[in-house]
Amino acid sequence: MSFLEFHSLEKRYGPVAALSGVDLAVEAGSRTAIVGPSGCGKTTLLRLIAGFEAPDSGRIELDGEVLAQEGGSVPAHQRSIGLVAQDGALFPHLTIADNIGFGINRHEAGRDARITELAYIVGLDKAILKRRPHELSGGQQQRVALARAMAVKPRLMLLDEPFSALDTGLRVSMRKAVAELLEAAGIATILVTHDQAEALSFADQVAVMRDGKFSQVGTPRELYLRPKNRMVAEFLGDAIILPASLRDGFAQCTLGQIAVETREARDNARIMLRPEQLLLKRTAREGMSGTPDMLFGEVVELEFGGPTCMVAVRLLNSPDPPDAAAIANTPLILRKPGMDAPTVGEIVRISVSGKAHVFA
Ligand SMILES: Nc1ncnc2c1ncn2[C@@H]1O[C@H](COP(=O)(O)OP(=O)(O)OP(=O)(O)O)[C@@H](O)[C@H]1O
Repeated sequence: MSFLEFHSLEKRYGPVAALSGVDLAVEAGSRTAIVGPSGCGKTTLLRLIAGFEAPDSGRIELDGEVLAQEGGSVPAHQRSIGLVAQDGALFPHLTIADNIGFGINRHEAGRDARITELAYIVGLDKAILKRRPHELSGGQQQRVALARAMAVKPRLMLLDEPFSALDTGLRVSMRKAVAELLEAAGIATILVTHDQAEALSFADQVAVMRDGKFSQVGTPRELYLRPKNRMVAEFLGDAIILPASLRDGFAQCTLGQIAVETREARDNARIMLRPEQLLLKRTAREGMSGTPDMLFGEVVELEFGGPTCMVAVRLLNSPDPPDAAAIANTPLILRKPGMDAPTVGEIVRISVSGKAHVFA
């Protein structure tokens, strides 16, 4: 039995099925990210785990204790679950010290020392404990919210897009700091986010949600490299999806023969490559003649983005001519390091590294 389990959770709001049959297992001390488009049910799921709402049907168990099932539910304040919301949701009229200590009994011995310790743990200077939330930066407010959630010694931490209001640099460093902090404290965590890169880098387990259900649950690597379907593939990053026929461990497609993990034989298959698997080598136009088994393209668009550029490449030849016309009209979209990105009009030789993933 896992630390946290949901079984067939369902929740409706009038005609809207916010959750329609959700199952998940979360191991003790692990980090799970739930990712999915707006309105797919992520926040609803967190609210059910926290105990702010009850499921219509299904069961939630934490550490062997049933928190919710038909006919009864443990109240939120008795669950020992911490929640950090998107905007931090601090109490504006309370000092930072009282925000952090909100869940600690006023008369408890050592309360002040515990507040100072929590501030230290989340990397806040104790000089700010006397201030009020509006006197803090967004990043500091999020740290206060985290310290407040940790004050109740939670068994489980729920993070609802807690980094989304922060700018990119701070977001990455906060995410790393929070992951390390919760790991050191051995607290299992569920992070809800829109951001696929955040989900992949934060979690040991990622669940992709759509229309109130999980489309796929697995390790970040599994989901990124072996997505179950196109939706999961495209939600987690850029994907090049091509028709192919499979034989003897290879896929024959517009890009030539590409190794795949399966030895099954099948026509009308679909394969997926991540754009970073396509390697580009600049070449002269004359270099294309007399090399029919090599693949060439022309750079038709370049979007400079600093460290990484978007490069659109139109195929100029293909070992699989029937598809070539179609793909020539839809350039391959790749991301390449900005420093040596080719320019528009340049000819490149394209090769593929690694294996393609085959959709079932
Ligand atoms: N209290 C409510 N009353 C009515 N409908 C609701 C309520 N809460 C959520 N919903 C609906 O349930 C569905 C799931 O909402 P939820 O907030 O869980 O999505 P989400 O994935 O968290 O979205 P976002 O990423 O935009 O926050 C949506 O269609 C939403 O409109």
